[in-house]
Amino acid sequence: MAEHENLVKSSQIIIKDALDKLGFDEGMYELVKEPMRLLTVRIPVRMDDGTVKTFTGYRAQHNDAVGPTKGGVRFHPDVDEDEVKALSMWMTLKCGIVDLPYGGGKGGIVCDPRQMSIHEVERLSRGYVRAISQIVGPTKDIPAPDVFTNSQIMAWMMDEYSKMDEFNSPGFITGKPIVLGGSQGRDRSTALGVVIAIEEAAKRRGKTIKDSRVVIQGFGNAGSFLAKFLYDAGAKVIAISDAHGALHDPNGLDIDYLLDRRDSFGTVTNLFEDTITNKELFELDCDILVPAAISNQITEDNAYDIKAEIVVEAANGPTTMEATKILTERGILLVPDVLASAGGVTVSYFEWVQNNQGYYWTEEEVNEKLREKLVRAFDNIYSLAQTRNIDMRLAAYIVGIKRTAEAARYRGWA
Ligand SMILES: NC(=O)C1=CN([C@@H]2O[C@H](COP(=O)(O)OP(=O)(O)OC[C@H]3O[C@@H](n4cnc5c(N)ncnc54)[C@H](O)[C@@H]3O)[C@@H](O)[C@H]2O)C=CC1
Ligand SMILES: O=C(O)CCC(=O)C(=O)O
Repeated sequence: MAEHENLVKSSQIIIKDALDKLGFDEGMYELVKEPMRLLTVRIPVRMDDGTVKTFTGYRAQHNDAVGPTKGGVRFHPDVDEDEVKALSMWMTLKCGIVDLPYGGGKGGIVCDPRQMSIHEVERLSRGYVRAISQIVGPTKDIPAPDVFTNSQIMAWMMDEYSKMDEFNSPGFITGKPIVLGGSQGRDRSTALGVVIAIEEAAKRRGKTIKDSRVVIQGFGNAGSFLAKFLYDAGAKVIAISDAHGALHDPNGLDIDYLLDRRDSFGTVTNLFEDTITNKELFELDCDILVPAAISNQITEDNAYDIKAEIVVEAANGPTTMEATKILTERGILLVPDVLASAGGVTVSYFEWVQNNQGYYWTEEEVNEKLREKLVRAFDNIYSLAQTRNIDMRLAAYIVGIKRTAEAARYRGWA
């Protein structure tokens, strides 16, 4: 099986189950089982040494029955067509769960920005926007940051689009720097959403964040802000990791120190000799485990070794379908990605609303609105899982796909 084929296949199985439970027919499943549009582009980039290198990029638009599509752009060597397709399907579910007027989209470029100069990354970012320009735009499909992309890259992409559009178009993309129309709180929003999901999950298990032992895989945008929030709330963050390895201290790591030392790609463990592997990280004795890096990390091979009582997915697709079953049977409360990581797109929506109205909110207003949406979404999904005796992922898919399916039916698409 191609590296990410399982992500699409398992999502299709759960979407089918969710549609059956909602009473939709086979025609609806045929409509939503794949993205409606997938564009593959080849982007020639002049490298600093004068040669031209051609990169492959994708933009998938899952379904725009509800409204324009929305979702991040990932720069990573492992990006492939299946990964982008699955990620766009999950964006539809996230937007449905937190009730945003969007369908799901996602993009990616096969590249390793850690090996490129900043000028090469800028030329690649601008080239990508030119290549996908016909299918994106503030009322069509709105990109945002994801793995190894950040506010600077969003700024270059916005600038390139604005030049082509001949207007200043801040609503083309979200996750921008504040001075270019970015929203207060967007940089921390994915992590804050995960904190809210952890608080709600802990409450259901009679626990609190304070004094909990937490393990986090990934120390980038999602993982590092999350570690900081939890550390400040009195949790013991006993392990964190990046692509090179993991740091573990059963007495709790000094997160402020690690934040000072990490680089812009969320790498810090390379500065230490005493490390463990990402595989060992998942088996550590802890109360709360948060995968916040890449997909396919909790599988049949390690699901029985997980000691945490609560697993909250900040990353997209970190747990396979088989592992979801094992964790649920073992009584572990698993909060799925499409709910736990919806804070980022929620504040991206707030950013787009602020861009459209040209009036900007304070960080307190943004965070309050974010909390309201996520607590409501958690309550809905948790209650559905309890009343129907199903796992949280299936419950989240039922809530997430319902609005797109209803909108598609009204439009006469299925
Ligand atoms: N940035 C956002 O707003 C959102 C991000 N997410 C998801 O959260 C996850 C992390 O994204 P960001 O923090 O934004 O990315 P980032 O690029 O800021 O950080 C990625 C982190 O993952 C680590 N990593 C990369 N490859 C790895 C590997 N093979 N093994 C272990 N660690 C590895 C990196 O070292 C880094 O610490 C992704 O799954 C992303 O899709 C989900 C919702 C929104
Ligand atoms: O902020 C956004 O629009 C999208 C965030 C994203 O890509 C994700 O939730 O996976």
